[in-house]
Formats: sequence, C-alpha cells, structure tokens
Amino acid sequence: MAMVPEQTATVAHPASAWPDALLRVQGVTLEYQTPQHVVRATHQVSFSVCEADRYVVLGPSGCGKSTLLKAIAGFIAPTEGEILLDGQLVRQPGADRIVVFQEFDQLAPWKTVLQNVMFSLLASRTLPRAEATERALYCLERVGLSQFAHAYPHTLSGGMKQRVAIARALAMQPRILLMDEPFAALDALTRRRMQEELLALWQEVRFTLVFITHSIEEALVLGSRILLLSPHPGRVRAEINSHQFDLHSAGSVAFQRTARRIHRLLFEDASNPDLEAEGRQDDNIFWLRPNEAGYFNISV
Ligand SMILES: Nc1ncnc2c1ncn2[C@@H]1O[C@H](COP(=O)(O)OP(=O)(O)OP(=O)(O)O)[C@@H](O)[C@H]1O
Repeated sequence: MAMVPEQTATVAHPASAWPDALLRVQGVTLEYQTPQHVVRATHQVSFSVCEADRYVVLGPSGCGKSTLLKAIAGFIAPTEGEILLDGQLVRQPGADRIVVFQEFDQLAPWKTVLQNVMFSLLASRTLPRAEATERALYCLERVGLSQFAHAYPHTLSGGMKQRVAIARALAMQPRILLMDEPFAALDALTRRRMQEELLALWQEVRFTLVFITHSIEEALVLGSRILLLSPHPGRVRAEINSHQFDLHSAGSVAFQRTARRIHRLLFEDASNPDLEAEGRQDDNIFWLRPNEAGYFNISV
C-alpha cells in the first residue's frame, strides 16, 4: 500500500478535482485480445479535461497513448473504468470527437482540399451544401490554405496535408479535438511552424484539445497541462502545469529544468524517494499516485 506523505494537503482523485470537466477518464484500463494473450495497454488511468484545455498525454513508445485516444474517440471500449464526455458515457465514435492522425494519407486522394473538408459536414448532415462550403472555406482560410481549396492532396506537402486535416476537424466544431502525434512525421522546421500555427489557431478558436506526443519539448510548448504516463502498460505518473511555457520559452532555464524533471518522472523508478521529494518542491508538478482512496496530489 502506498504511504500518503505528511505534506499531502488533500486527497484528490484527479477526475473529481475538476468539477466542470468536459471529459472525464476514470480508472480506465484498456486491453487488446490477441490469439496468444491479452495485451494491457493502460492500467487504471484517470484524468480530466476542461473546456479550452490544451491537454497533452506524454509517455514513452508503447505506453498506450494512441490506445487511450482511440478509447476517447469511442473506437475501443475500456475493460475497466469509464470515459464520460459532458457527463455522458462514451460508447461509440461521434461527431463531438474528431481525430487528427499522424499519417499524411488521411485525406481522400480523389477529392479536392475543399471537398475533403466538406465531406464530414455533408456525410453527417451537419450542414446543407452551401453552408458546408462556406464553413469549409472559412476553416481553410484559418489554416492558411485558401488558395489550395481546389488542389488535390497529392500536390500538397506533408505539413499542408496536416493543415487540411486540422481544417476538416475544426469544420465539424467538435467538443474535443483529438490529435495523435500529428506533427511527428514532419521535418523539424515544419513541425515547429505547425506548432506555432496550432497555438495561434487555439488563441483564435479556443477549442479543447487532447494531444498525444512522446516529445517532452512538444508537450511543454503546446500543453497547458501534461499527463505523464509510465512505460508499458501506461499508468499515471504525474500531471504537470505547463501553461507558462510556449515556443519562445523553449530555450529558457525554467523550460529546460522542467523538461529534465519530466524525463526523470517518466523514466526513473517511481518509488525513488528523491523523485517524490523533488516533485513536492515544484508547484507545477502534481504527482498522482494510486492509493486505496484513489490518487493523491503531493504538491497542493
Ligand atoms: N491492435 C493491437 N493488438 C494488440 N496489441 C496492440 C494493438 N495496438 C497496440 N497494441 C499494444 O498496446 C500497447 C500500447 O500501444 P499504443 O500504440 O497505444 O502505444 P503508444 O504509446 O501510442 O506508442 P507509440 O508512441 O509508439 O505510438 C503496446 O504494447 C502495443 O504493442
């Protein structure tokens, strides 16, 4: 049984710590059944996302980040725990949760950029054609691709294709935009530009974002809060308050120090008392560890 440290001011399950949360992931275990055995991807993961959060899920390869995103999207059902959006149990995919993936081939190659952005609006009968066209053009303008509305995907760069995918997602005005390492396959310069653009877009639209990455730097730059998952199977290690960082603070001492702390939190033995003591001294680290009452937060 985990000992609750003396400094603990409150015992708070992360899912109940945010009463106005839009998304609640509560004790979610996700598994795959293979012909040989069961693969556990995440173990009792809990967190909450509020409106206009830029919530980043960060963890090493194979810790279950993509699986978690698929479960939020409604493609996979938890074997334990539950996922609630606006207080409603997530049971299946829905237009209120749109996913942008890493792959560049998520656009229909036989449709123009405009047709791609309009497609979901028409297929889901969200809008009639004239209004769908208007909204699609507006979203393409937001991502700087107005001039490419009638181009086909194969004529676009990787970054431009990702912008179309983002425009298509935003056009649906989802309750949550889910992004699974959308910039991971881009070169470093384009990736940085896309991060800048995503932040600028967020400033304008204030959408709610759940963003998956395994890059500590990307998490700090983009996230307002960061959930750290342990190596496989993913368990919650900590939550970091990161709203104070942006692209301009990437080289700063505070940024680098937090990046180093995150690295240790992710990869060092979670029972290391030094690590816990360090977390306790940092107001921005919320160390979440399961105990019998749920989770406790050592830095309140
Ligand atoms: N379809 C599947 N069938 C069986 N096991 C799977 C399947 N998909 C993923 N897994 C396993 O589930 C675990 C979590 O995988 P997942 O892709 O969610 O991790 P991830 O954190 O997103 O990794 P990465 O950062 O490398 O994309 C891994 O052990 C993986 O091998």
